[in-house]
Amino acid sequence: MQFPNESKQAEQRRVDFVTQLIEQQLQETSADIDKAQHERRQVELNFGANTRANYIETDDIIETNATLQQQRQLMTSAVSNEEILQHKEKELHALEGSPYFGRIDIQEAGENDTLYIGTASLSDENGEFWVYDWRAPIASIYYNGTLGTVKYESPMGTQNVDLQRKRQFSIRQGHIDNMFDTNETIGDEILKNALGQASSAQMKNIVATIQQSQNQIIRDTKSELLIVQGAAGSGKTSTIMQRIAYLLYHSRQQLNAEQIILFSPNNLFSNYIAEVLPSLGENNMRQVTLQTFLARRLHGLKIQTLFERFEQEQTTFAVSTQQIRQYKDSVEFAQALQKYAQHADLSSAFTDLIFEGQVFFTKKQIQDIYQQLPQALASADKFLQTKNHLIKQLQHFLHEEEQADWVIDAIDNLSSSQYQAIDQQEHLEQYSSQKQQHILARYLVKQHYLPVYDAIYNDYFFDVFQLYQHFLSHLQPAAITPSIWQEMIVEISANLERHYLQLDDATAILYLQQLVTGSGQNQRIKYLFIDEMQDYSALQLAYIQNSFPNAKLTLLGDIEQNVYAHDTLSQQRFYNLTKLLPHKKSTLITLNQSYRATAAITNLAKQFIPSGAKIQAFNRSGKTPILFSGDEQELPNFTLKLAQQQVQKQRRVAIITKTNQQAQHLAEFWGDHAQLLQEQHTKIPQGIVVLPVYLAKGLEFDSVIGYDVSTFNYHSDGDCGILYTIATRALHKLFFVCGPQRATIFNQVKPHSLIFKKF
Ligand SMILES: Nc1ncnc2c1ncn2[C@@H]1O[C@H](COP(=O)(O)OP(=O)(O)OP(=O)(O)O)[C@@H](O)[C@H]1O
Repeated sequence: MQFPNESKQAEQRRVDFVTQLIEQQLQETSADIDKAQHERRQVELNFGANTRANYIETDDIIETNATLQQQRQLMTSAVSNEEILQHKEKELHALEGSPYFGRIDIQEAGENDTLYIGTASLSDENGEFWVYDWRAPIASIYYNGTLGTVKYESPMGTQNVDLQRKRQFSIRQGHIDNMFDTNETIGDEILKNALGQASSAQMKNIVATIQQSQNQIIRDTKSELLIVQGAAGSGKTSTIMQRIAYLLYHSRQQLNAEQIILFSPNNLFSNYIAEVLPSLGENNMRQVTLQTFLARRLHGLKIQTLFERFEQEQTTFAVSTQQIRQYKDSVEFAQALQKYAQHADLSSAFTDLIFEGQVFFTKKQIQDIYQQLPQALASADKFLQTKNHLIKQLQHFLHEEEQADWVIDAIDNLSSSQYQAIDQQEHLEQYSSQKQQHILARYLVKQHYLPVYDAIYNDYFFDVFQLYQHFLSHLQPAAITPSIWQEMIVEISANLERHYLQLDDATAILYLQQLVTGSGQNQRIKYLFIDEMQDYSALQLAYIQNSFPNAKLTLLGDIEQNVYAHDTLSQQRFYNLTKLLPHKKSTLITLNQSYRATAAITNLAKQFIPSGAKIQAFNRSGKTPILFSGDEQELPNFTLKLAQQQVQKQRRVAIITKTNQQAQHLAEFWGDHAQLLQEQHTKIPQGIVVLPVYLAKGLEFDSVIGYDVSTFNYHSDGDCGILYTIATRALHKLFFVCGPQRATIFNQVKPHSLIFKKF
């Protein structure tokens, strides 16, 4: 038995051939796209001409409708043809230069086969496959299997094959840099090589070196709720990007990128990951931050951001505020809100509906409608029925209003352009003059009272803020004294007067509104991803999930990187969150292997957190981290000097502070020598950057300097998570700097895992 292409030369010849094939197909596809675009434009022109058809005769209308229908079908198929070609072009570009990264030689049912695995599949005009897509069922062998008998799932069920060889390639610009055979799942050598490289402005895909436990996450299509708890740098974000690409491939007919939404921690992060899917030949999913999601739904109000809250808590954080915050973050609070919403009596939250300064529907009228509805109805149904009653009453009123004097006057005074505008919609010529008069009256009345329709439609007769306060005033959280709780309620009113809402209240209000009115849900989204889940309160998770009721949910994060929590979030409390999520099939996957940093960095970082012992460092060598301490006055100058030394050897050096205020002060002080990294940045620039830790979440830099890690700055339990997050942003080198008094946590680290120096 002999498999072809044993030698590197033979493999290189194959790469050359495939490269040519890709170039040839790229040219053909580009020509096909031009042709398809031309065809689509022709259809568009015809479509435009046909819509200007004659509507006077009934026969013409029927004919016009039939033609329109036909044109619409032509248009849909032209657009879809163009989209298919564009997708193919993207895939070919993704293969360019590096057409594949793996090869498997298998024996299946007595037959030998050799398959090459790349980011997309490539076949020639004879149907021969030169590259298999990494997402094809058989490609899972490459990621999961060691030599010998292996299983893979295919549409026909579980298949058994004999894996006889696994070969890995590193191909750049059409040239094989490195290739070797391995028996491991994915050999260390190529992975070490990938991880040893310098940082990049944007996240890269990990398709060539996906690890077995990551593969399990990527290929999971069964779980409705998938929770990934992973150590810093364990590849959570990389894995979900691969998972999205996998899902798009797996359900190409039923799923498109528009039906997938990712909640990301901030805009800088959103930009950082924006290249991963295109590099795999796929369109990007939708991305949103919690902040934008809430703000879009609460027009006219300023919502506190996570960052603002964190900054405020650094300066003033009374015990009572802390207790309230902990309670509002808890599962109990979310459950109390859900329970309240189920049986809430909305009567007190109705308000007069005002039109042109006059009451159109009184609060009492609305209450009467509501109260006559059956008690047993669910809140949302009762609300909807109230709305329907109001619409009916409005329609009845409008009907009578058609006879009003002002309407007759208005018809008489219509300008010719107004008349034409109505005519275009209503095609008045076809009717008798009496009927025309009637249509005009109906039209004018409807136009005039359109704002009332809108007001009913948009629930302007219902004051959710009032309902929220009613809900709060009936709660008695055990850990909080009643007077403090009451003060908090009064403060919410004062905030509302100033058009301001705290983050917890904003979410609670929107969730309450959604539950009692049944509005604000998006049924189209099929997959929902939430990255950095530890930053979300129970209520926020429940609200987001309820906003996308048909979505399968993937939550990923790291309980230890709880930068925003003021206490240490217990594992148990965290998993309690899932009780709020009504998914039946849930799976929890834990990733303990950390890939990002050198072993020296990971081995130090893991000592900052209680559950650190479980984390496994990746075996990549590097220098022991150093903590420099010295004169406080000199700290900024020393830090800049250190960064400048580092930047000569490393591309990206980050100075990470605890707060934004600190980062801003330093950036001002250093002027052009360092760049303040802010949320609106689209890429991580090369050179020296300074940024607060919460903006550094999810990002990575060649060298990291944790700024001012003094006892003054880092003293509470929650600060350990912050230090852990800072340390794990580093790929190759890690430093801390502080004044004379370093934080006590550094006194507890193992000997030799951190070098202490004076500056
Ligand atoms: N299988 C892999 N092959 C190559 N590189 C990998 C692999 N898994 C992770 N990495 C690399 O490790 C680094 C960390 O990955 P990623 O950012 O996805 O981790 P994370 O768990 O989301 O981290 P964090 O929680 O710290 O933000 C990245 O540079 C990524 O490319």
